[in-house]
Amino acid sequence: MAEKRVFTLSQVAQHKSRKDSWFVINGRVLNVTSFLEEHPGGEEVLLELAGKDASKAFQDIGHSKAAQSMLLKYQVGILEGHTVQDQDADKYASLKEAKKEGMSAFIMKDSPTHKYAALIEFAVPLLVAGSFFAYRYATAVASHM
Ligand code: HEM
Repeated sequence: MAEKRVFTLSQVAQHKSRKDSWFVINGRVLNVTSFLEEHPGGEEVLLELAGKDASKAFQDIGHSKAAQSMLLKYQVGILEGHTVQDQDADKYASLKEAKKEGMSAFIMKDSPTHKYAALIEFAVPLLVAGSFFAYRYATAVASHM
């Protein structure tokens, strides 16, 4: 399993270019090369720390939970002397599962709640338009009397 590969800090330090950028964050070794351009905080800040332990910088920014789970996506191993909790990886996997399930639940067509909602969405504008024309008709008839 990729998560189990152990690297030393000097091995990580060899991957510090734009084309090959590794980081250590909280004992995890990450290959973030493909994410450099997408990083909302810009690639420059990352490149300055490439090949290094960026745990403190990562922490100091106050990255969101989403950013923290992204770390797992880019993990290629762990730093020598560190143990990282495997349940984090499980959590990430179950997060992905939950997302998938959530999505399929969302597109489920025969959910009674969704049918009801669709009916209201259809009926309400029809009712409003109907009332408008009924009113127009009634006032037109009244003015011809
Ligand atoms: C290497 C793994 C990293 C990942 C996966 C990552 C991911 C992200 C993500 C998803 C955001 C958007 C905001 C959020 O969700 O918190 C963000 C923002 C940011 N990150 Fe990172 N980041 C990493 C490392 C770093 C490092 C080492 C620094 C420190 C220099 C840094 C500096 C910033 C800054 C300055 C922002 C912008 C914050 C803002 O505009 O409010 N990031 N990062």
